[in-house]
Amino acid sequence: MKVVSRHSLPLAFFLYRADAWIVPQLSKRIAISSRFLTSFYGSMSSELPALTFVTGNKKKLEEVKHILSSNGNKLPFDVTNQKIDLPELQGDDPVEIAKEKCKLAAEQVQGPCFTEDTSLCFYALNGLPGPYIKWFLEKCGHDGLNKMLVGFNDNSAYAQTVFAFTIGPGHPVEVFDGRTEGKIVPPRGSLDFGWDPVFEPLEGNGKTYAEMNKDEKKAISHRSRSLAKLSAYLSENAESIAQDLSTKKARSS
Ligand SMILES: O=P(O)(O)OP(=O)(O)OP(=O)(O)OC[C@H]1O[C@@H](n2cnc3c(O)ncnc32)[C@H](O)[C@@H]1O
Ligand SMILES: [Mg+2]
Repeated sequence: MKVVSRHSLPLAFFLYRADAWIVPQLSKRIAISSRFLTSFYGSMSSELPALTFVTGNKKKLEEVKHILSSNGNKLPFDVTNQKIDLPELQGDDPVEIAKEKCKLAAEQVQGPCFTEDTSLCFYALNGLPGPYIKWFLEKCGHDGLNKMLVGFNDNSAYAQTVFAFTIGPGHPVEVFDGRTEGKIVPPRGSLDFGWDPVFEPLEGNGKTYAEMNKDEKKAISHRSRSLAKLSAYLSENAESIAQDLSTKKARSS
């Protein structure tokens, strides 16, 4: 015997109506979203808005390209590069320095851009050289960096990169901090990039950055960690950023 519950008829009617309502609503949403993406991203496959990475340092650029070329780090925008030696700002707050650097870069490129500022901070020296590392390295070299810690029992340090992003001059700047803990050691490995030979990360199995290959450094580096946060921000906010850029473009034309 077939049992038909007293709810079956209303339920069937509800499902029929729901189907009639939900399907058109869903297709309407899909149409809106694809119209949105097409209008802001052009043909989806090309014409993504381009962001400019501004740096005067070719080794940084190499690492950023390498990090962005790996699968998990794809950005929803094209990235171009401009080699501009921005003035080295002073101050002991890496976040403020990174923000100011990005504002200066935006003035130069007159468009959406990102920059990064990198510090090497010694715990025994309350964070110095920090953002001044470029000058300490240039004037004192790898041995000098080690000698600065003679007399202290503590050679621990951290490497820090702060990426900063803005959609253009006069717009807010977002910052993203990435750090790697380690210690300062006598130089070992390739002399290719800055203070890499004297920084031995805690997660590096006893190698200095300079003794690692590109992938080993990428897996634990201050730069990768900061860039991962920038990538996540850009992915989460892709639609609104594209919309702001489009509005800005329309206003200026
Ligand atoms: O144009 P920008 O991007 O400012 O490039 P820069 O070389 O001036 O870079 P910073 O102002 O951030 O100064 C950081 C210093 O630390 C060095 N450096 C940056 N990242 C490094 C890394 O991952 N390993 C070793 N040295 C690094 C770099 O060569 C500089 O001497
Ligand atoms: Mg600099």
